[in-house]
Amino acid sequence: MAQTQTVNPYEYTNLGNQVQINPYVHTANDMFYQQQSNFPQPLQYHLYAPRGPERTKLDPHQRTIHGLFLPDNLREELQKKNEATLQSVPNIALPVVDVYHSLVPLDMTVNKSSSAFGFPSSVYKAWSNKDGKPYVLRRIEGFRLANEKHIMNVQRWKKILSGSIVTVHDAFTTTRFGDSSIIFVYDYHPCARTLHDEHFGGQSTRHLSQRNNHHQNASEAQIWNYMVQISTALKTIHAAGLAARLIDATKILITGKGRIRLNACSILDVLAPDQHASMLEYQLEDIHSLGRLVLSLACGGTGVLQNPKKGLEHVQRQYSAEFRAALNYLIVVPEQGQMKTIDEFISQYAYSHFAQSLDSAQLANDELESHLSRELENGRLVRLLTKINFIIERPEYEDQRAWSETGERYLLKLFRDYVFHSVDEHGHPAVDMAHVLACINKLDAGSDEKVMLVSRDEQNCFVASYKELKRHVDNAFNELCKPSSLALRR
Ligand SMILES: Nc1ncnc2c1ncn2[C@@H]1O[C@H](COP(=O)(O)OP(=O)(O)OP(=O)(O)O)[C@@H](O)[C@H]1O
Repeated sequence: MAQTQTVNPYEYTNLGNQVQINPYVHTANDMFYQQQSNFPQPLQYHLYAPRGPERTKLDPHQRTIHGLFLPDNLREELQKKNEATLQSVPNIALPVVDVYHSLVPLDMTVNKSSSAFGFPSSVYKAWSNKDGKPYVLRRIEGFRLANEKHIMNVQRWKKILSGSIVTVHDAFTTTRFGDSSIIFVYDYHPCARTLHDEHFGGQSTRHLSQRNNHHQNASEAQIWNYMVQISTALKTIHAAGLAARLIDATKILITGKGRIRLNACSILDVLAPDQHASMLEYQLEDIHSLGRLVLSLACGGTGVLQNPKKGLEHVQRQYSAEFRAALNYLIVVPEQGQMKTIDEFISQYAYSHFAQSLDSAQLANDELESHLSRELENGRLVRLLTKINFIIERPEYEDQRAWSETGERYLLKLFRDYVFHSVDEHGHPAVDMAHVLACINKLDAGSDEKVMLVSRDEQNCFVASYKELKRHVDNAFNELCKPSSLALRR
């Protein structure tokens, strides 16, 4: 049997005369076709050392290295999301459907439940070859579309944009799975968990993206936060003349800390349109479904819906009067001729919690913006370093072998040595991030401060200001970017 050679991409130049692999070569297809053959290497979360004991009472001019980058937990969360987005499953026989390929099942349930839609359903992550982005496909298995008109109901959903709703993109029928299925296409939210898995637990290991079995009962503040977001979603949906028709803990996604979104919208409008009820009745049913969800969350499971009276007694004992009044409004069926609306619920019962939610969203936004502005600084430095690396030690430019070693480019090479290859008085490498950042920032700002650059053989010494060095970088980079004079001559 042929042996598979394991190659470390970082050592590919050491392969001598054997297979030459260049992992950095990109083909035009890479954007659309992720590699299916093997799992990606797990990301090395430890690459940045974790925060050590905090040094308190730093002087105003002192900063720790961690202060220059994203906080560890945010970085790790974003990396996990990237990893989940790129995750693929090798040797899995799933078809290409319409423009979607590289399907990865997100729902690993063996016995598929039909309770939500009346048909078993499966959920896949897939890549679109139209725009190269990941999407979620929800396949309703064994469904035959009786009337083409019904699938048009999705068009109205496509126009709905809300932070509390998973955006609907498309719906189409397919026989690519060997049966007649209908596919609904949604935004993909990496590492999303359902509200059911988070708070009712028990089955969370079913899903690829959810490896822990931890779940916890929701607190009153958390339930208010959910109520605010779901009523915001319902307000948008009802204002568009539609109804959610499915407010269920398994169909609400948690996509970030305290952030939830209504999932699987539009499906029942295609599968079961106009079931002898008016839109107003469906909208009223949305309000009652929200009430049932709140009751289940307050009592820690959907079992309470078998005996709501007992559940309400529990709420009476454990929850505030304000909470009980809101739940009462949602759950109690109005008398004949009376109507309830989500707007009325918001203005009469949830108003103060909307203000609170808005405030905490603003605070979270401020925090993210400050992290973003810090990363912007880092992005600026990376761009400058990239430019420098395009220039220094370039083996050849326009037939000139020594281009990068002569003139002002030579100074840039010495500057690179000064920034990265300094040694201390014992000859040990000076690995000092603060020195690197200070130098690159001064270069970017073009400061008048001067720096002494010494040749590697220590025979020559140059003094240049950061301002001059910055000009050298710009000149050399512009030279690289100009249309090739060789090409013009040919
Ligand atoms: N839009 C989405 N983005 C990211 N992940 C999603 C999305 N929709 C669903 N998922 C993932 O797929 C999993 C399965 O979703 P599904 O709606 O089938 O939930 P379920 O709990 O399995 O419900 P059911 O019991 O009806 O099958 C979810 O737990 C979630 O991790």
